[in-house]
Amino acid sequence: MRPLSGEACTTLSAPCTRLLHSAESTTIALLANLAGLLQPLREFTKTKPVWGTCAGAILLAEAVENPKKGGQELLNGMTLTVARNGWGPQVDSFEAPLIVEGLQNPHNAFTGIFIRAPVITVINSSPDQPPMRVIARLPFGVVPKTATTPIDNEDDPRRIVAVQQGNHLLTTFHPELTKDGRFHEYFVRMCVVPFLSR
Ligand SMILES: NC(=O)CC[C@H](N)C(=O)O
Repeated sequence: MRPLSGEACTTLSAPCTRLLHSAESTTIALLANLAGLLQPLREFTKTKPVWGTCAGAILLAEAVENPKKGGQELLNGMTLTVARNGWGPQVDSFEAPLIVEGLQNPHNAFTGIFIRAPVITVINSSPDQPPMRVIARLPFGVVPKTATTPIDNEDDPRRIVAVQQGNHLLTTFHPELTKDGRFHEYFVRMCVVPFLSR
């Protein structure tokens, strides 16, 4: 996997997979656009495995609430909507123990680090798209108080923090900031290997 910021050309044909890392989605989109990489990235995302974490999760969505003034570009890789900075500003960042379906040792909680994280507000399942597989939800006890309306419903999409759709993986938190490699292993096993074996 190579980070987008390391890309020096306008063709993305060489690597077979891509990690959209965290930072600031508006800046990543702006720089990708200036470098002529936005359209190649969209094409890449249409067929190849991509994992977006936090800001990368915003890029991977099809729609964003609370975008930058004037709007921001997305890659439209997964049929869901996210609210940017949906749990509040930097000072409301938090950690949460996550039980994640499909990880190795699933009963060992994965530490989710949420830094000015996006919140999933709508999951659009469509028969033309691969099914959405929800793999992690925030436990009720740690839903931040900054939620605009109370979250008391099991199925509230705002509790969803990790989801896979076909060969795309989206995490609203930062697995890359921990020493726990289980999400990396999950991405390779569930998104990359099936793609390479087709
Ligand atoms: N930690 C992060 O990646 C923050 C994401 C940031 N809120 C954005 O809009 O992109």
